[in-house]
Amino acid sequence: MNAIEVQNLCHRYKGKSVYEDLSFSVPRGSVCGLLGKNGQGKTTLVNILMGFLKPVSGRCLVLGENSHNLSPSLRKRVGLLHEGHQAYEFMTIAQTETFFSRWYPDWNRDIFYDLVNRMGLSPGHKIRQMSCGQRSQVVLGVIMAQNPDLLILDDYSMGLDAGYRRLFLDVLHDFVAAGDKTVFVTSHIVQDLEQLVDTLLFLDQGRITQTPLKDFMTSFKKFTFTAEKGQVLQKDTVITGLEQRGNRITLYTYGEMDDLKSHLAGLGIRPKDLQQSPMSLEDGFIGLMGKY
Ligand SMILES: Nc1ncnc2c1ncn2[C@@H]1O[C@H](COP(=O)(O)OP(=O)(O)OP(=O)(O)O)[C@@H](O)[C@H]1O
Repeated sequence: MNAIEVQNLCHRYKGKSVYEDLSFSVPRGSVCGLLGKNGQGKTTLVNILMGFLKPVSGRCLVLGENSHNLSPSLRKRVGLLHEGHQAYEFMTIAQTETFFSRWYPDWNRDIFYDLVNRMGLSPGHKIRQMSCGQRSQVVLGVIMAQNPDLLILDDYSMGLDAGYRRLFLDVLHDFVAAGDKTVFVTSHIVQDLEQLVDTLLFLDQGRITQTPLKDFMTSFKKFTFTAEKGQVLQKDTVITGLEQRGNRITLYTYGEMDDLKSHLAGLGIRPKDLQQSPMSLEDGFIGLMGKY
């Protein structure tokens, strides 16, 4: 069964299209990363999935229920971290835990305090008197303590330092390993997703491409070489992405080395020191989507 199923989704803001015909599914038990440049519609999609926004047309099922009519009992099974997450500023850490624990049948107090105690703040500390990253840690504690079946994280990284992000990745890893849990995550820190997701969704100009992470990281490739002075390359059917700094070229392609060599020869390019280089997910993201 799919945790999320989106069919022929169309959404516009005041006539301006975000997507016209989006379809994809997220199987239960998978960790799916939604990647897209700023303004491509990631948060809009999360808002539609949670029923906060009604799409122009199309069908979205979340844990089997229609997204714009989710029952309260189903909502309890979905942990949502919204972009720019909010905490009740007037509460203390302990009050936050007590308040939220009442709403969720599977609430796990230990998970909350395990994440929050790392800050070294007392339970009586007010949210108002915390830094942005510390508030994020409290909010993540609240979400993980819900022990949801489906976790939707819209840019969880806000304000978190590298150490806490790593820690949170460990927590997410254990969360998924423990059972039939699904994670749907967006992040601007693309390299984090490389350690976490098994499936990628690339959202670009209203179109979505779905691929297993492993397949993407092996089939998409990064090459580097030095071009002759004054030569300028362009993207084409073989060259999916390109970065050029002076004569130094970084090129992305689904082709093999031999395909690329003959393609470059056909373009009259004589590459010096052509080699395949290790590609991170962030490289691949830029290679596929471009910078701007
Ligand atoms: N309430 C709104 N009214 C009108 N346009 C909107 C509204 N919310 C978002 N948009 C537009 O819809 C598009 C998608 O926005 P959205 O916030 O979903 O993108 P995103 O992929 O989450 O971006 P980011 O990575 O910057 O967070 C953008 O062009 C944005 O300007």
